Amino acid sequence: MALARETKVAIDAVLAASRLCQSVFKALVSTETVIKKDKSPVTVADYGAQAIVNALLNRHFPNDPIVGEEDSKDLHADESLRNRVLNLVNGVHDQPMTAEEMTKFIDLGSFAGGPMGRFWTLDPIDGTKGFLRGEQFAVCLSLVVNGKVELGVMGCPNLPIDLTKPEGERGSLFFATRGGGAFQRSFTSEVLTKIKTADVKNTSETIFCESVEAGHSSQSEAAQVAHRLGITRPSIRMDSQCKYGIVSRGDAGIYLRIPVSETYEEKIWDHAGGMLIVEEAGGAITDVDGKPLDFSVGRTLKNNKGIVAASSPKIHAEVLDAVRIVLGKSQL
Ligand SMILES: Nc1ncnc2c1ncn2[C@@H]1O[C@H](COP(=O)(O)O)[C@@H](OP(=O)(O)O)[C@H]1O
Ligand SMILES: [Mg+2]
Ligand SMILES: [Mg+2]
Ligand SMILES: [Mg+2]
Repeated sequence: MALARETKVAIDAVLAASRLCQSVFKALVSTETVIKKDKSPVTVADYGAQAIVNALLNRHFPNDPIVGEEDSKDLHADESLRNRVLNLVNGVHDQPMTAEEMTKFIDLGSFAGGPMGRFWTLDPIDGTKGFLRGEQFAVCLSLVVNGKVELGVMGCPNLPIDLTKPEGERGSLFFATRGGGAFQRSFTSEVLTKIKTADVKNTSETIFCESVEAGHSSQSEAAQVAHRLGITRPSIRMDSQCKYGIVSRGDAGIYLRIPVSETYEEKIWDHAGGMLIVEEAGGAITDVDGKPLDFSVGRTLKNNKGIVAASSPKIHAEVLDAVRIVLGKSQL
């Protein structure tokens, strides 16, 4: 299998970080939340998860740069926060590290990205707001080679293995390699299930998903798109890249992310893994202009606006037409 060693290391890292997040949630109190400049809540779990994943990547692939969401700036100014994160990390990592080593591991994530060579991209907790609410979040790690996503791994600790059995086992891990298909496994068993998107014949029979956060994706425009497609069932509102997971395994047929802000640039770590998993499961994905997502231009998807993902190329084309009409980008 291509990228077999990378896949194993990435899965182990994502599982370790996911477990760290789960243990933090149990102990999480509101005082553990730091407000970053961009006002998104960052928790000790974000830092701890990035430290663990980067330490493991650095051990196995010391030459690979990393594009990670977090940096250690706030930790330098707050010794008590730093010590809480350090205790967490040393509680799960096999080799104890010092505070200095830990902040260095976190800051390995400062790579600028770009078109050449290979690098990892990490979102230690995607869906921070979902995490804080005790809902969905994901630990997302992908490998980008010469501007193309080649491996994506996504750990979704709170996502039921079977969405129709919300009280059943939780903890879904998804991964895909380019050309190698998409798979799901639980957190507790290594048994792999090959996944594929839903066989949607007509858009009206499917269900779409979108962010919980109205500030991240326009819910009113998504509702207009759904109406044009004849969709009557309410959307699944879910935080994080778990949305890509549920499209990949057929729980939903469409994922819409319609820009609210003209200036916001989507981050590569918010989409790299999810995109590859959806494509390898049989789906299709572009931005709202129908352009492929471009991971070769740095830490953001600055050449793209929003996201349209669907269960198949045919359904994707229909959804994209509806999106373009609703956004005034094409004539009726
Ligand atoms: N104005 C905006 N538009 C779109 N996405 C945004 C946004 N502000 C923040 N985000 C991103 O939305 C991600 C969560 O996705 P979703 O809305 O699908 O749950 C956040 O990831 P983090 O939680 O890792 O910071 C953040 O990067
Ligand atoms: Mg964030
Ligand atoms: Mg994110
Ligand atoms: Mg994040």
